[in-house]
Amino acid sequence: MISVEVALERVLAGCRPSPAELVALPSALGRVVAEDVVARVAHPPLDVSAMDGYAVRAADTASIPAELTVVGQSAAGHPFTGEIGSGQAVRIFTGAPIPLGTDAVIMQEDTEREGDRVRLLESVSAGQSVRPRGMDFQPGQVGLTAGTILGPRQIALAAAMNVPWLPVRRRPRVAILSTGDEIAMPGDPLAAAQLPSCNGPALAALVTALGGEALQLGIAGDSRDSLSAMVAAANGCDLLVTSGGASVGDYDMVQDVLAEHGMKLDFWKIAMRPGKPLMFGTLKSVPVLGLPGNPVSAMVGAYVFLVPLLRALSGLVGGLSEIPVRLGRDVRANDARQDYLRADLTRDQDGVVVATPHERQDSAVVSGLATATAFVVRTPHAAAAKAGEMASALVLPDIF
Ligand SMILES: Nc1nc2c(c(=O)[nH]1)N[C@H]1C(S)=C(S)[C@@H](COP(=O)(O)OP(=O)(O)OC[C@H]3O[C@@H](n4cnc5c(N)ncnc54)[C@H](O)[C@@H]3O)O[C@H]1N2
Ligand code: MOO
Repeated sequence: MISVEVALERVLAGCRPSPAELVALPSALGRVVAEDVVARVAHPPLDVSAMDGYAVRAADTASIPAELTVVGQSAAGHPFTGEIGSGQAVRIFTGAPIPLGTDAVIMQEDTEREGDRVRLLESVSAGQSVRPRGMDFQPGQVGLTAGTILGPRQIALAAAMNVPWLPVRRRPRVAILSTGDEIAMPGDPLAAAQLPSCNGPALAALVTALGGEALQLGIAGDSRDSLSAMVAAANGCDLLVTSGGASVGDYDMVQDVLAEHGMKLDFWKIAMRPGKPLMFGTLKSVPVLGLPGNPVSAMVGAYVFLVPLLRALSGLVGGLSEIPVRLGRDVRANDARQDYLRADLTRDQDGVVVATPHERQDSAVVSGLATATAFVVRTPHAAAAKAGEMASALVLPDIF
């Protein structure tokens, strides 16, 4: 059995980011920038006012109170077209271009207006309340770098740069295959020994949350023909994820059938719990992640391997973040497998994050999986630890 660390290295070794595609800004949310994006305009486009007030020559305000003649107005989108001389001012509004001849703006509250005269109660220095052209960015300047995840704030910047289409990584297309005669689609009529598939929907949701396009191929029965037909349907995907049929039982034939289709096996079985019978291979250059059937094992395998794999396909590096935590209960000495204990995160009085592992860690307990907010990670052969001691935990976000 290989370690989680080595397994992860091997899973990511051959992974290349998906090709780039252009998407319109409204569709860019959550996508990953594929190449640096440069500004097409300056921001602001001209020297503009940061205040409602009067555009003046700072030199005219050296001794106050001073009185100037208002010779016109500059509003946002409607600049003053003349040039002003000494002793003159222009009524100006926020965002309006600074008139030629002026170099500062005095805010309205520091003035008194009477007809075409304005009395200045404060002096201003050159450049005061003026936003110079290109203060934010200049044309040609890189605004968004490759690898940036596009949220509302980054979309604001793209729009300000006058870039309506963005080069982003194509969404990784992930085919998901559940297996097992006992598994049915949720909502389908259930025969006596059947149970609904939770792995397919959960994996599809995780893929979607990570910006991928999930295709549930369905549920293959425990026969070579059924599995083989469904594996064939995966053609065209960027990644194939299977769940179940990964162990050593008579009906665990996923690996064999994939091999018949030409999959080159990289590894099978990892020193981790849950998730030991996890498999990884490559089918016609498409990575194949074979997760165990137990729902918790499948999801732990997905958080540990599928998350970084999908991120890599999107041009991102790394997986879930691991944080130091204080243990909320005693834990036993560990054996040779790296343990992932479902746990609840809270904070103690000092603000330190506390992770309390659930009492029940059976890999078929889905209810605890749903409420857990972290996996406490216990490295192989870790010594027993008492409540209050420090440990490490993977934080489980649901929306990325
Ligand atoms: N002799 C051994 N037996 C087992 C070993 C072992 O090393 N030697 N490993 C155990 C471990 S660890 C795990 S994990 C499981 C993994 O088994 P499989 O990947 O072959 O999974 P299945 O047998 O198909 O199913 C296991 C369990 O999970 C349920 N299941 C499967 N798919 C789904 C689904 N889509 N949604 C909900 N539940 C699902 C299935 O009904 C079984 O109860 O093997 C151990 N055995
Ligand atoms: O590793 Mo299996 O994943 O115990 O449940």
